[in-house]
Formats: sequence, C-alpha cells, structure tokens
Amino acid sequence: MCGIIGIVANGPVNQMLFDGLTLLQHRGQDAAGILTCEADRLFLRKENGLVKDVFHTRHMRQLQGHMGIGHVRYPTAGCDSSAEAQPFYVNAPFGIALGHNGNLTNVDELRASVQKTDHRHINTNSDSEVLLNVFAHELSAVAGDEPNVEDVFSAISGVHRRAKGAYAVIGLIAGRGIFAFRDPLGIRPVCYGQRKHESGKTEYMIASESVAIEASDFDLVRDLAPGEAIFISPEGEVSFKQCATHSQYTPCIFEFVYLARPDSIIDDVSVYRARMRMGEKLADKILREWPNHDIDVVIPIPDTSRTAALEIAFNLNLKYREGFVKNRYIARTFIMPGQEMRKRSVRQKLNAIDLEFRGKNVLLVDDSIVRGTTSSEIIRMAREAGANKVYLASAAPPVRYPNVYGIDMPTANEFVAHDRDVEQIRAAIGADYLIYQDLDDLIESVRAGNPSLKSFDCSCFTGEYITGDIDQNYLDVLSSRRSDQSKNPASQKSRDIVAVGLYNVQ
Ligand SMILES: O=P(O)(O)OC[C@H]1O[C@H](OP(=O)(O)OP(=O)(O)O)[C@H](O)[C@@H]1O
Ligand SMILES: NC(=O)CC[C@H](N)C(=O)O
Ligand SMILES: [Mg+2]
Repeated sequence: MCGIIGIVANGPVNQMLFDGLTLLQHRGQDAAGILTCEADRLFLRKENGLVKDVFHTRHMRQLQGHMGIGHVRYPTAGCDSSAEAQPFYVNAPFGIALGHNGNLTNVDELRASVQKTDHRHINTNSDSEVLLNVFAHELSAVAGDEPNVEDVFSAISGVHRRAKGAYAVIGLIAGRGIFAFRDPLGIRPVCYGQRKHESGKTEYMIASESVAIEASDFDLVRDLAPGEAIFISPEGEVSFKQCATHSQYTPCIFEFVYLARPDSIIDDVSVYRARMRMGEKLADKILREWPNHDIDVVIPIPDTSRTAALEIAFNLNLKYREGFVKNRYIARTFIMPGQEMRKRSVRQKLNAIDLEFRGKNVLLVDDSIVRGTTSSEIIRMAREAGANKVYLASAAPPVRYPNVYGIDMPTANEFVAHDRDVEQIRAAIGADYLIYQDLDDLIESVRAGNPSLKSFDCSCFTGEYITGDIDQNYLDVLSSRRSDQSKNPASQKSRDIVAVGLYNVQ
C-alpha cells in the first residue's frame, strides 16, 4: 500500500505536497517522491527514506510550480531500490509522471504487450512503471498535437481495458494538468477536496485519504467512484468522467482494519467509527463464547488497535489500561521490509509497564494478526512483566490468504494462521486464550457507516479474489518472487542500481 497526492494551487505546491505526504506516511515508509511542474518544466526528487529524510531545503527550493504530485511507497512489486521510487516519468507523449497505489495482477502480460506491441521500454520490475507506459501509449494513440481532457479520459479507459488488479493513480502531464483515477472495483481509495483561494480561484487536492485533505485545510468533497477519473487544468478547471464500462464498489476491508488512519473517511465510512464497531462486536462475541471470563483488564497493542480495544473494555465493563508504551521514533513494523527487521522493531517499539500486568489476567487486543510477529513478542513481554494469564483478541478474522491488491502479504505459509485452526494458532503464539472477529461482523462494522456498500475485497480472509484472475499458479509465482526468503538477497543487490529518469533535483 502506498500514498498518493496531487495539488493544483494558486501558489507554490512544494510545501503542501511535503506536508500532505507526511500525513500519508503511514501508507508507505520505504521511499518518497515529489514532482512539480512550472510552465512546461518538470522537477522531480525521489529517494528511499521517510518524507522528512528525502526532502531537504535545497530540494524543496528546486521543486517549483503551482501543480504537482507526490507518492510514499511500500513495495508490492519489483524491489525496494530507489530506482523504483515514484512518481515515474516518461517523456513521450507530452511528458507524463505517475504515482500508483495498488498492484497489477496481469503485470507480466502487460509488460510483454507494452514492450512487444507498444514498442516502449520498461527499465524496472515495478508494475507502476508498466502502468505509466500503458497510459502513455493509450494517450499517444488518441491525442493529436495537443491533448485535451477527452483524450486523457479515453487513455484512462484504455488503461481500464488492459490492466487488471488494484490501482488508485495520480498523474501529471507537463503544462496540461493533473489527473487521477480509481480501478473499476474501487479497491484502493482516492478522494479529492477543494478550497477557495483569496484571489477567488479554487484550489484542488487529490489524496489517498481524507486526512491529508482536511489537515491541509482543504474541504473534502468526495471519493472518486470505482472506474471514475478526474482531470484538473493548471487554471483550475475540473472535469470528471466514468471511464470504465463495468464498475462495482469493492473497497479493501483491510484499509479499515489497519492501513488507513482512524481520522480518515473512506467511501463515506469513518475509519474510527468502523474500528469502534469492530470493538463492540468483538466484545459481544467474547460475552457469547466466554460468559464467565476472568479478564481483569483490557490492554491495546499500540497503535492501531487502540480504538477497538477501548470499545471492548467499555462493553465488557472492564478497565482499559495502556500497558505498553510505544517508542514514537519507531515507525510501523508490519510494512517494514524483511522479517528480521520487523521482529527487532517490535521489541524496540513497545515496552511493558510492569504494574499493569503483575498478577493480572490481561486481555491484549490487536487489530489483526498476520505473521504473528507482534503477538508472539508481546505475549512474551506480558508474561515477563508478571501477567498471570495472557489472552488475545483480534479485531479482524484470521489472515490466511495472500493479498494481491497492494498489501505486501504474498506468501500464505508466512502467516501464523496458515493451515492452523484457532487452537493451533493460540498455541503457536503462546496465548492462554485467543478469539478472532467473525468476518460477517467485520463487514457489518464497516457497512454500518455506508449501507450502500454491498461488497468488499476480503480476499486475505476468504481467498476469494474479486478480479477473477488469480489461480494457484499466480500465487505460486508471487510467492517465489516476493516471500521473505526470496526478497532479501535481491533487494540488497538492487540498491546499487542507478535509476533512469528525470534526476534534476539533487
Ligand atoms: O502479526 P504481524 O505480522 O505482527 O502483523 C500485525 C501487526 O502489525 C501491525 O502493527 P504495526 O506495528 O505495523 O503498526 P501500528 O503501530 O499502526 O499498529 C498491526 O497493527 C498488528 O499489530
Ligand atoms: N503498496 C503499493 O501500493 C505499491 C505500489 C506498487 N505496486 C509498487 O510496488 O511500488
Ligand atoms: Mg499494530
């Protein structure tokens, strides 16, 4: 999962893009990039690292112009080299840059057709570079000397015809404007906002999550619909079009469980309220299945589980205690590359306050259990802190199947729930009791915020892939490319590769 942002304003956009990306940092910690446009000149800075480390004052000064786009990356394809940081750029036609959140499931086939039929060069293993080239080819096929907004929309229709998988996209065409679009299933989120500038003109921001829009003092207008596209000219003229022939709302439910910030609103659902409802429903299940429980206190595993844990405590009529202190300088562990780094970071990130554990039966709450790295480590820490019994509740059902739509969970046998029932998972992570949310309750927790949402991408819980193109062979290839075992040596090597592209902001 990555974060995307785009702004058309009446003054310089560099600082607004930087601030917006910082608000989306939780969606990607590996690399960051900003591309701005002044007249028809593009300026690009992208590199591995957090937003605050990638952009120094000298870079910011050079990122000139009143429109621009940005990206924070968490890789799901290719490698974590800076050569695959985004936005990507191609010079023909017209000079186009693009940032992508999601994952293409037919990338091999697309790469072959882009190279053999469209005669375009692809220089990395990133699916996003392929996506950019598909768009560029489709635009050059329809546009004359000067592309108009209908040409851009028809190029986006071409992308919908050819690409499969998940893609929320932000793009910029030199001197002509910025565009964004969402895949026909609306798997990954993207929304836009606006505000009036003192000159009377309207400024626009497009972003993965509403938090970036609202905290930047724009007013959230709405999400893009599945398959829909938006184009904004440098003068602030805005156009929309449904560019897919078939579209259906199927947002990723894991955004609500873990990925998104609680203060975001996605597809008209408050992530915070959805997590509260997850807590209420899980408390009901605990009371149903274990009416005579002997839990003394509810303790969240910071950060994401806090909202659900508070509601569990309230509904069980128990105390809620912050028994783990989080080191604010350690970022999210789940989206770090490599199991070794994730494991080390859990210990550095969380530390127990012994008096909240000593002699007590504690119910720890997490939003989800994926590889079990966090829960195993935390349960051990709770016991070392003197807990009598350590119970664990997960606000999401067991994660048993790979994610192929933009979350780096490629290999089923890396999941602690793979081929294990709940009792076996309990034993594997060393808990005295383990309870998971039911999938129907999770869906209901989100749907209650917007009953018009009829279905969600729940593939990591069900193994049902809504794009209809995922078979065992696909999953085997994905696993061989991206499992922890296969990934590490490759990414070590790839760090030395020099990127081909615009490198004008150094
Ligand atoms: O079972 P695992 O493989 O350990 O993955 C699940 C854990 O990872 C995430 O936390 P993370 O530290 O990434 O972020 P957070 O601070 O937002 O909770 C998530 O909230 C769970 O705690
Ligand atoms: N997490 C994402 O959205 C990843 C985007 C893209 N597939 C990449 O690997 O860069
Ligand atoms: Mg967590």
